[in-house]
Amino acid sequence: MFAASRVFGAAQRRAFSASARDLSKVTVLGAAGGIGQPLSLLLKLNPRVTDLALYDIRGGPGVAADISHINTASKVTGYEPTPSGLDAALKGAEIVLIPAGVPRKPGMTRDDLFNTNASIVRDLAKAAAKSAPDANILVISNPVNSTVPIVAEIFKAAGVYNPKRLFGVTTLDVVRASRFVSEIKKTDPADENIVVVGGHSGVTIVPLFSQSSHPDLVGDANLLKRVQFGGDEVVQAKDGAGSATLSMAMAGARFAESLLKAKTQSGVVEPTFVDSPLYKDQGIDFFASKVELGPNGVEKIMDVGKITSEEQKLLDACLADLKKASCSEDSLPEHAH
Ligand SMILES: NC(=O)c1ccc[n+]([C@@H]2O[C@H](COP(=O)([O-])OP(=O)(O)OC[C@H]3O[C@@H](n4cnc5c(N)ncnc54)[C@H](O)[C@@H]3O)[C@@H](O)[C@H]2O)c1
Ligand SMILES: O=C(O)C[C@H](O)C(=O)O
Repeated sequence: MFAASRVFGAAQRRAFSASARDLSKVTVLGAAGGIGQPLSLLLKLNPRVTDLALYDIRGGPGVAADISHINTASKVTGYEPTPSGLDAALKGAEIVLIPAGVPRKPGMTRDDLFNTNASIVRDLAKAAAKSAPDANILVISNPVNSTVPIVAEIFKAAGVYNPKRLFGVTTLDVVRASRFVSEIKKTDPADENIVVVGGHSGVTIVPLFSQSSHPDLVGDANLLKRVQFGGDEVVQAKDGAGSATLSMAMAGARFAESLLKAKTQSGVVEPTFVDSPLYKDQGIDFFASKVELGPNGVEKIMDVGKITSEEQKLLDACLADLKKASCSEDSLPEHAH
């Protein structure tokens, strides 16, 4: 029989069950979706998660009932799509993951999702600001480059904004770049951890191969295209059935695990899209770079580091695009506020 403990290892699971497990409530908003369901499954298998709250506008309780039968120690609760259900799902959450929203269809850009997803993220952010003001908010919903600033604005308006607790999940870009490199170099994917900076759309996705063990890959146009447009590759292949879900669920679960691990371990570093000082002088408030995580969320934001002239050109294009996005945020449609 498949034992869930074999996924995380019985020894690791026992280590958590033996020690006084501090409570780690993780909430998924959009838990019944293409990302939400596998993400919730992976969180259920994570021994650091003690309480898993699953909320969606349809199907939350069903997914929770299913996942609750998995033989790991965490408590799983599904919540009804009501204001009180949302409040209860959020109350006491240490981490709130937000994959709620619609995905792309072929021919669409992530920005084409803005009008629909901005409202969804705005309303969920309002609820989180009220019911989980101190939680780490992990935004998955696209367009991440714009939905993260919306969450910031909502938390600021509620007087509870903490920039150290707000993350745009760009981990899938790191996962993709690392796997693509291991395929080219025929290395163990576990040995590849490519740094990807910028944002999460097209030219804002900037992999830094010069900082990997394969600097010769700087200038590999096909590899760069696959990393910057990996999302489009999946949208095309799914042919109208949506966008990346399973690989995103893994990436989201990896980032949540890093945050939980960082509560007790130092040196946990992940590239992520945060409220960053790096390019504020250029009018760019949010940027993905390597961030050291800790018990307070963002402990240290690292700068881009030494890059080649070719990578600088990619970064310049990224910054120009992010600046355009931040200018358009200044004129956000009313409903996005
Ligand atoms: N950050 C990334 O790297 C990344 C990767 C893949 C997908 N995405 C984005 O994630 C989002 C979700 O993608 P998906 O494939 O899971 O879509 P999906 O349509 O399969 O699932 C979305 C879920 O959100 C739920 N939902 C909608 N409005 C809600 C609300 N107000 N409250 C709670 N739940 C609500 C829906 O009922 C659905 O279950 C999309 O915006 C997609 O573009 C981001
Ligand atoms: O490409 C998409 O629309 C989904 C996501 O942002 C991805 O990178 O897979």
